[in-house]
Amino acid sequence: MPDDFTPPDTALTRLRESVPLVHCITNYVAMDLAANVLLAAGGSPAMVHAEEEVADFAPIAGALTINTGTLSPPWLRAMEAAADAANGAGVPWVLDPVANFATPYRRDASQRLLQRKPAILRGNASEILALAGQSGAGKGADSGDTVEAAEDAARALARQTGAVVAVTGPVDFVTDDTRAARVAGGSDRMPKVTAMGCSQAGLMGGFAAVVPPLDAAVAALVLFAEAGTQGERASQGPGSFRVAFLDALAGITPEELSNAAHLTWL
Ligand SMILES: Nc1ncnc2c1ncn2[C@@H]1O[C@H](COP(=O)(O)OP(=O)(O)OP(=O)(O)O)[C@@H](O)[C@H]1O
Ligand SMILES: Cc1ncsc1CCO
Ligand SMILES: [Mg+2]
Repeated sequence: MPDDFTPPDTALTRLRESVPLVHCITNYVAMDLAANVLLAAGGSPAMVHAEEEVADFAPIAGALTINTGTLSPPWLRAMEAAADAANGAGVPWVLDPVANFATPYRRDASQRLLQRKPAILRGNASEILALAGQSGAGKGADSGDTVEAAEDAARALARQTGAVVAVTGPVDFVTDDTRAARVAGGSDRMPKVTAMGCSQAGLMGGFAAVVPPLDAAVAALVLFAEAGTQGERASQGPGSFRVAFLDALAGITPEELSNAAHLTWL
């Protein structure tokens, strides 16, 4: 573990003590789950995307999260304005470039946002490969590539942009270029529930409001791994898993996180 790293159990305690306001610009599919994930874990979400108000809202939040899932020109203008306002106010922000490999419009939009220097970049393997300029086998919002195949791309993106880069999948990979870790656990029901990744980006925002970016990304990955593991035990399929996952997020104690063996430093 790096010397100055805030472990996930401490990060969770801080999240629940401060209940940070998280400004979320996310897609129509994810809004409900992303808000409920933040509430269950210990944050205060606000879904605010009008271009007329985002620049006033981002500076009063503890963090901003931007997800391009249901992108259109007014949304993209709002995302750019919000990121600029967050940067101006020293508010950390998270980028989730959904399906950026699918169309030139999404590819260009994701690059424009990435140039605005997010503190954390989170995506599935196909999205991270595409951001690094490589072609993969993604299908719409779903990844078609392994996490291992995107690790070099993640390291290169971290080096080039200064962002902490998280690649999610059965075993997640996260790096700030100098440090790297893997997070195992969770459930194979997670990719069967839409917007789990989008919601995780929201949660990374919650943690980024209370701990540094690498520590925040790791805490969100570890909390998802543990809640997924517990949620699988208490569910019968994707529908009951979604409910059990939220219950687990709310019920997990810092002690349970410190005892869970999901995190391996490389
Ligand atoms: N097969 C799996 N086993 C365990 N955990 C998984 C599996 N697939 C995904 N996850 C977990 O699900 C969460 C979301 O990751 P995923 O890669 O599915 O995001 P995504 O493709 O961006 O999702 P979406 O776009 O639907 O929001 C992460 O915490 C990841 O670890
Ligand atoms: C299914 C879907 N389509 C656009 S965004 C989204 C949510 C998962 O990324
Ligand atoms: Mg996604």
